[in-house]
Amino acid sequence: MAACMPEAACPSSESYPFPIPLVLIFSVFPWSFTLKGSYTLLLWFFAEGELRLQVCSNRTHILKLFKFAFPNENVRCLSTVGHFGFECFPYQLVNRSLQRGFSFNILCVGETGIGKTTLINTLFNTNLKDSKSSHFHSTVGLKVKIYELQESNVHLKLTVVKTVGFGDQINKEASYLPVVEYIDAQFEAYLQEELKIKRSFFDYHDSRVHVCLYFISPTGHSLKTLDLLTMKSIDSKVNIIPLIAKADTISKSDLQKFKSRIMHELNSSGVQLYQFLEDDDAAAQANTSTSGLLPFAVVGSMEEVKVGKRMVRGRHYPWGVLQVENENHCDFVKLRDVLLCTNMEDLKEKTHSYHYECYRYRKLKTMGFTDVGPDNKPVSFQETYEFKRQEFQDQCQREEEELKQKFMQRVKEKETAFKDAERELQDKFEHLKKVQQEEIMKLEEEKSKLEEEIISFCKMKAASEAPYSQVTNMRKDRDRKK
Ligand SMILES: Nc1nc2c(ncn2[C@@H]2O[C@H](COP(=O)(O)OP(=O)(O)OP(=O)(O)O)[C@@H](O)[C@H]2O)c(=O)[nH]1
Repeated sequence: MAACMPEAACPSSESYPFPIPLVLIFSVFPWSFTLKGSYTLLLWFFAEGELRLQVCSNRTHILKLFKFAFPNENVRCLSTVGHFGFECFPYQLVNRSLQRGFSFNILCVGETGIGKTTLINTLFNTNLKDSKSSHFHSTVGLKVKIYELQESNVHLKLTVVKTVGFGDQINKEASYLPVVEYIDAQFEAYLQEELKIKRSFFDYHDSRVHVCLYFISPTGHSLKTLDLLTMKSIDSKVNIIPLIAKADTISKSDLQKFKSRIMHELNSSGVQLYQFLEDDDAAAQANTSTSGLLPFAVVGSMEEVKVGKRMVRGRHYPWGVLQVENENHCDFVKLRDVLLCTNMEDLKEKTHSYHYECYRYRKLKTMGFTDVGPDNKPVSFQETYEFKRQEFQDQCQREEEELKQKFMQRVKEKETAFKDAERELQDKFEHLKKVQQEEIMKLEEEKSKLEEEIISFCKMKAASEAPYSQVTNMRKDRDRKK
């Protein structure tokens, strides 16, 4: 490859300083189809007593050299672009990316009905089917939809996450929490995959949020507390691009004031927004004209409206047509350019190398992992693991001991309680037994008293019945004699 010569340096057949019969070996490589129809001719020849190599990649020159071999050749001559050597690397990347396809994850945060779905549809020029949300959710939720899109031969796996019921509750204090939790959960899933022994990143669906489009209500006043709170809580976790939704509802002068008020509030609250690329020339040029536009005033619409002889995407009003793709009407085109044309890869890169790194750092630190020990010497992962394992085992042992002691203590307490209860029961039993015996004795006494009374009663009865029976007997005798 080092012998390759740029096309301009390839000599014509007339200027070759050697006679053709001196050619010893020649090779013609038909790699041509990938190299825009060019051939490469390697000529090995003797000149001035040494073997030399001459490379010619210009097809016209080759054909001139071998006129005798191709007398009637009437071919279209194309000059080569000349992608040889390691300058071909970017093409490999392009081909691989085209084969694999792209993925992009967008989080849309904004109130119900603020125009999230319409804007995403307009951005990707596709009607991404989605149902409308209700205003009566008791808590904030998130709706995740994955779409497979294709434009020319570029495939895109688009994940759109939208808030549901955001700002609809009376108490909005915790409304931002589900958003924070969702972003963290995606980082956590990626970290878990990274920590696995058998990782499968090839077909892993990386759901980490690459950009958060924050939809601000077009009030014309200022930011709401919920907006500031939410942006402040997620600005270290995701790239935030603020948008003024439904910007067609604000007049041009009000819009400018509204924009500067929002930026002032965000700056004074220390909210970190996504910083557009500045080190790539083309992107930097696109981005410089963009930074002054923040927050982008956007309008979404999937409606085709006739303007003159053209059909344009816009919103039809009694006073005229608002053209979504007209930069004098709104910042939609700017947003689309920075989001999809210039900064998409950077958004993904920042997500991975900054936001995810921060999450990973924080997480591993809370788990006790560190790069350097207290003596400022590097600590290996293995050492930390061993240390943590030992610490964990010690803790387990300590807890086991504590549990055992607690158990013994409770057993003792229960035993004493049972013994006390038993004693109490025994005392009660003895007392009841005594009471019962006394009762029995009392009853026995009463019984004997009653028996005595019965006996005396019977005696009295017999005594009282004796004269009456004598009279009755005498009467019976008299009756018999008669
Ligand atoms: N004036 C104006 N109306 C818009 C704009 N974008 C969307 N709308 C309208 O606002 C309404 C709600 O739009 P959606 O895109 O469904 O809003 P959303 O935020 O996705 O709603 P949910 O998902 O239900 O929370 C629809 O009637 C849209 O036509 C805009 O830029 N300007």
